[in-house]
Amino acid sequence: MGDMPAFIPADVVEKSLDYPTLIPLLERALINFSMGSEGGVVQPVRTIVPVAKHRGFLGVMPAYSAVDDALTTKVVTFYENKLSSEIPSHQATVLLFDPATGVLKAVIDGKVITDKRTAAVSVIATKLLKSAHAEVLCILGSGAQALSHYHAFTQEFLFKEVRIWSRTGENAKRFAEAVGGKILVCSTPQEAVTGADVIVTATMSTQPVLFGDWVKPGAHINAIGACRPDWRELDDNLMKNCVLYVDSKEAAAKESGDIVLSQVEIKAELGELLNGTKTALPDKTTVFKSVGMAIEDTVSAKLVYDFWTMNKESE
Ligand SMILES: NC(=O)c1ccc[n+]([C@@H]2O[C@H](COP(=O)([O-])OP(=O)(O)OC[C@H]3O[C@@H](n4cnc5c(N)ncnc54)[C@H](O)[C@@H]3O)[C@@H](O)[C@H]2O)c1
Ligand SMILES: O=C(O)[C@@H]1CCCCN1
Repeated sequence: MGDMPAFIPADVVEKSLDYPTLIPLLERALINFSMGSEGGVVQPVRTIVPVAKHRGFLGVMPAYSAVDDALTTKVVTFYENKLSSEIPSHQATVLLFDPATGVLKAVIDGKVITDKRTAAVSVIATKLLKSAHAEVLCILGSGAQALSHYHAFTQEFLFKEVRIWSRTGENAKRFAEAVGGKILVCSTPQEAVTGADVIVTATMSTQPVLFGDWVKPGAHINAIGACRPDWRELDDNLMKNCVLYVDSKEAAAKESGDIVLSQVEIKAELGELLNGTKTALPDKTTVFKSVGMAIEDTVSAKLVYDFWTMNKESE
């Protein structure tokens, strides 16, 4: 019998993932992914099992990166109706295997990985697609993704103003108090969005929360929610008047209601912008529609495992 797999909890994951390390790693993973078989990434579109009785979903997200020689699968659940405020709407575990033998090496908390790698990929998109003079950041939503995006964006960019709107005003106020930074709490999404240069939509909404009429021409939007083919965060007006970028064309065309229902053409994957085969158009109104990719979890989990291996004596 070999060694038991390591169990790596959320607090260790938190310590091992910082944005300056994560961002270049994810840029490389996005490039490798968009290079097809040449990039050495094997990543099928995830399997989603609806748990209709409880308005929940189970997702299974496997990937292998030949360049990193890393093999993982994330198992993620997400629930529309939270029965308890103590239980997050999204919960995840990443299993990391030894690619040479198939042995399970580690069971890693996947919640922090999901929160941080998603925000890091939005930073990558924003660096490529925001206008040169972007000053105002607006976040719609006040949950886990809103929080990781707030931290990543305020670390990686210098915005003059940060605004937040949340469906429940109290939650937006709590968010602002918790982060402690200078942040303007808005009472309507339109107020929050008007004049914003960079917008993050990070809600569990199934109907549009962001309307093209409100959006400043040339703004960049990171659309993080609406990961089911019949869910929306952005209206048709916005979708039809933007230049649209995604993480994975194949997954976005299957999973994103904003794309499936508006039938808007995808301009490019982030990996194609990063490797120079397609051009970013930062002067246009741009949307990065993020659905989330397993390979992002793979490279993040490897970083966590390497950190854990180096520090395990002191943990
Ligand atoms: N693209 C990715 O890689 C990726 C990764 C993880 C999560 N997500 C998605 O991001 C979104 C946010 O996830 P989270 O972990 O922050 O969830 P969360 O439950 O922590 O937060 C959800 C937020 O959405 C708000 N909300 C819920 N219903 C709403 C509605 N009808 N209108 C407006 N706001 C509403 C809630 O008040 C809360 O502020 C979800 O759709 C999730 O599936 C995407
Ligand atoms: O990429 C992810 O991890 C998430 C899982 C839940 C649905 C949205 N995307």
